[in-house]
Amino acid sequence: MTDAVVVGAGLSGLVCARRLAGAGVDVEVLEARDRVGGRTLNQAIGPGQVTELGGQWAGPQHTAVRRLAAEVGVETFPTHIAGRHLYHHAGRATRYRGDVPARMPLGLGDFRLAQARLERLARRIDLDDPAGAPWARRYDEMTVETWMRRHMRTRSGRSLMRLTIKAVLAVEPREISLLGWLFYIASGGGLDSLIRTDGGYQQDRFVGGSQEIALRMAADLGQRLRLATPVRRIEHGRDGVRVHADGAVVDARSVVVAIPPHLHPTIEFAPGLPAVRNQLATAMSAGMVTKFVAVYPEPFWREAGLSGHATSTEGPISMTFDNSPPDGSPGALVAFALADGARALEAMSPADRRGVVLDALVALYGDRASTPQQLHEQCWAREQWTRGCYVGYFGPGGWTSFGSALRRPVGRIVWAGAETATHGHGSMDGAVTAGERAAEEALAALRLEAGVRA
Ligand SMILES: Cc1cc2nc3c(=O)[nH]c(=O)nc-3n(C[C@H](O)[C@H](O)[C@H](O)COP(=O)(O)OP(=O)(O)OC[C@H]3O[C@@H](n4cnc5c(N)ncnc54)[C@H](O)[C@@H]3O)c2cc1C
Repeated sequence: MTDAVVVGAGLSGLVCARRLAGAGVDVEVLEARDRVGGRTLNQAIGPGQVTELGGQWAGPQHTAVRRLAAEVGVETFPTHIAGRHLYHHAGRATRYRGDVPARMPLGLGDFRLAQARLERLARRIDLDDPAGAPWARRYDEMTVETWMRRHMRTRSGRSLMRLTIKAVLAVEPREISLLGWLFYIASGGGLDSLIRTDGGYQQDRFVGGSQEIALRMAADLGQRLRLATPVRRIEHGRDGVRVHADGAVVDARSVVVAIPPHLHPTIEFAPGLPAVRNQLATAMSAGMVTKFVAVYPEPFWREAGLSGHATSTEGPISMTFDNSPPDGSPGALVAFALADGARALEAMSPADRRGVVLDALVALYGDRASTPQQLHEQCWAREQWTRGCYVGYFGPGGWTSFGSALRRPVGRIVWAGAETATHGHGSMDGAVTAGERAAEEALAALRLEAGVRA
């Protein structure tokens, strides 16, 4: 019998396994895919050059993932953001500097007032127990859309807030409760921190791509990691756990489940999980993102004084960034289709989808954008072992009904994953801290048991 099994080799599961192995615990990691990294995924775009199709940015506040990257020898570099940004709204693309477009004073004022109000409310959130306050239920019953209609006066201000929520969470404001949005704002250290590049979430990228961090942890784990081994059933009881996966059955003292909660129903638990835990998994949904990366011989937009960052209220592409490697060669633009935008694209044929994405890039960056050397596409909701991104979230009522069960272990089962993080919830940093917390919980239980046996 081994000490611990970790289900899932995303950042969270790998960090957990690394921590357990470092503490001298026998650990095995079972991963469904034939690769590690989960929601981080590198894409080669030239000899020795990569860009990312999944999670990629880290801000200065993301100290855990930065520390981990340094430990495994992965460096950071600043996101290219020099130049003017573009805001595409009402049929026009206008240039701006700063975090949000200033070309619509009324709308911007409305947005800033709403932001101040949201941040004031978010400061009241207890990150360990967002649903615990007596007022939480009132905010959990209301969608962000309803709140915006009540508290924001201008259409352009609401449009900007809608875009912000989509950019940050890949959901429409009608899909998430006000409490959920406040929790996310609090967990991210404020709205500015979530949307900014300099000093915010988008400040830096990882040299060699963010997946490199997972690849290096996996190399260290060696034989303790098995790929292409999806876990199907977990039997758990007083004496231990038996984890059934394709091609493997592992007996262990404890199991850490490091997959997103909305995937928990894909595993059969015997005996079944407590009712609230079961319902939590079905109450949690995931956002919808399709990421496109267009690759050009050079980042031609920089010559025109553009940063490559654009936000748009028009069409299915909501945002772009310069996603070139550190030396700017080749040039890469990443374009995000988010929530309804991503769903609209999914209804099209691959050729039509490509046409729509290139038209959107041409509307922002001109004719040179029409002929990329490569165009990569990654729809995370189509992925069997992810089924939605960036992160799992509760719809209205979810936090107050199920939030308290999110991290609570069930017997020998411990829960990890970015969705269980308090700070940096849903980010790579959150995945790392959640993996560390889960490892501490598993270790404490193992030590207690060893003490009892001794
Ligand atoms: C497009 C996109 C952009 C993002 N941008 C950013 C960003 O810029 N910055 C940032 O910080 N975060 C970003 N994120 C979020 C970040 O990538 C994730 O929060 C983080 O990587 C999640 O790690 P995790 O280990 O918790 O989960 P995952 O990475 O989802 O890992 C779970 C693992 O479990 C495996 N698995 C699933 N089911 C089973 C099973 N039954 N048996 C065995 N294995 C199983 C999966 O294959 C996967 O490898 C982004 C995500 C996406 C998709």
